[in-house]
Amino acid sequence: MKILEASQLADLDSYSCKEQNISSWELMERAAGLAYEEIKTRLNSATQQIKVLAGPGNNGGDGLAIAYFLAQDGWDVDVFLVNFTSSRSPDNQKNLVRLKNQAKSNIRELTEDSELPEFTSEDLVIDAIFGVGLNRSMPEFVQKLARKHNGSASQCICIDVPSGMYLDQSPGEDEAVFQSDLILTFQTPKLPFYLPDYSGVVGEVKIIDIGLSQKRLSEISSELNLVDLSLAKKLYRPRPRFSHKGTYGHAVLIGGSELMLGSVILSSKSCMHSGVGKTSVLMPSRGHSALIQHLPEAMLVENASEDFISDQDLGFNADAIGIGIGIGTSEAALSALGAWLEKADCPLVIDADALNLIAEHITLKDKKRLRTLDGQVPKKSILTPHPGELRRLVGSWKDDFEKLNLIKDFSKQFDVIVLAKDAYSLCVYQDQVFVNSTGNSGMATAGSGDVLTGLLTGLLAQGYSSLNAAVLGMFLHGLAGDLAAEEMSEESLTASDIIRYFGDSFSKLKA
Ligand SMILES: NC(=O)C1=CN([C@@H]2O[C@H](COP(=O)(O)OP(=O)(O)OC[C@H]3O[C@@H](n4cnc5c(N)ncnc54)[C@H](O)[C@@H]3O)[C@@H](O)[C@H]2O)[C@H](O)CC1
Ligand SMILES: [K+]
Repeated sequence: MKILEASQLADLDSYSCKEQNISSWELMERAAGLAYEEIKTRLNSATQQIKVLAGPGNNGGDGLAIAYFLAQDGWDVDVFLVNFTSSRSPDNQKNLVRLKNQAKSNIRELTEDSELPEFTSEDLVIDAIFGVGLNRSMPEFVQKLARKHNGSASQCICIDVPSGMYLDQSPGEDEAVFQSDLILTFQTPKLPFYLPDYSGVVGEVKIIDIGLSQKRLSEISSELNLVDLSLAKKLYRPRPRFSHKGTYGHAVLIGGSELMLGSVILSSKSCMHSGVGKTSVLMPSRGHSALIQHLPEAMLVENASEDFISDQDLGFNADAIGIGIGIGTSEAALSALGAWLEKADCPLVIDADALNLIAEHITLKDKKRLRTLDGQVPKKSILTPHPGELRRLVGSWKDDFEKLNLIKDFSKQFDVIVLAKDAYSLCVYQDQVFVNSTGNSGMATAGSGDVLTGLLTGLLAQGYSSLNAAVLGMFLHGLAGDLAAEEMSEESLTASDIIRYFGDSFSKLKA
């Protein structure tokens, strides 16, 4: 699903009005009507107090229409006109006149000189002060209102976006944003819903299809996408009936060190469950018998060292290699990693300590091998850093938007795909950004990343392009975690459980 910027949304709005031969007011009426239908299902008792906060723009226009529908259906509504300017958008003005003529709700004006209303646990607040038009700090009294609301026990439904949220920047340290329980957003998801900087204000998100032009939507080029089931289905390649294990590639997992042998076993198991033809494992030899016990389907590559990975020749051509899981940061691991980066002639999935070693040696100019990623890591490899590893790779950022730009620059500089793991992971290739919609906090558990690496390596080996493997793998991994958590709760979820739900996860792609 495309994620659009404010200017693209405005273009889509006006195009849709022309295409459907409707006025902007009729579109607003449709959007507000659909939002009202959703709000109605959430109203819990006749005694609920509804407070609509309406700004003077089109977001406020939505709010005034919703207030009208609520009052029409007999709900008790207090409307606060948040008047930080004396002008009003024409559609807002039209809705205000209609609301006044209806004479069923209490309408009060709020300006910077007004006493601000109280909010109690009985209140349902509908926030329609600013939508996607916010382009500078909210006026001080509106911020005070937001802080007062956020400090109360009232419920809040935000229309389109929480007021105070920007689509293209994080809020300043002192800037208030309305905390939402529910966001009813129109037509397309908005990027900040998925970024940690806004995590404190984003509740449940419901995307309302308001019937904007599908033709225009498909024409608008968007480098930002939310990865949902329909996008994942497009990436998935069904298996041909006439096929054999050679059809699905040979993956190699290289990982483990003296005390971290389980990680590579987990990763290999995940790879084997990804649909791959064969999985070979290069790991410290003290782990060999454990691997065969846990995963008899895997094949072992001889390894000279008991405790560290080596650069032992494979003796066959690998279709994809996953490297780094549990290797540690010893000299032995560094030297083996350097050798693998140099000799691998297939794309790699690079994770964990391999990322730390790379990050460390990007800047150490005197070291020969890992001096820089450029020309060393095969192009189109997938790097899967968690936030700490990411910081080591790309440097620090002041907010999520700067982080995104740093990742894009890094991806362009080294021609690699960066899958930045987070609550909503971001998969970035050059200027293209894919935001994952699956996953849950139960997956913040040891081994979860190892499972992802195995899955991505398996998909790569099957012939998915690097970007498609990364995007599809990210989605499937999160979906398996969601399905597992549904059955067993987020708390008790382990990384092995995620693998057990790969099957159900793949089935969703075929449904
Ligand atoms: N996307 C859709 O399909 C539809 C969206 N609708 C709603 O319209 C708003 C966007 O409305 P817009 O009038 O463009 O912007 P806002 O209401 O968010 O803001 C009003 C106005 O205020 C000015 N402004 C911006 N920042 C500040 C500031 N800090 N202080 C003072 N003034 C400010 C700026 O000029 C804005 O234009 C969208 O979110 C939806 O809710 C339609 O109803 C239907 C279709
Ligand atoms: K709003």
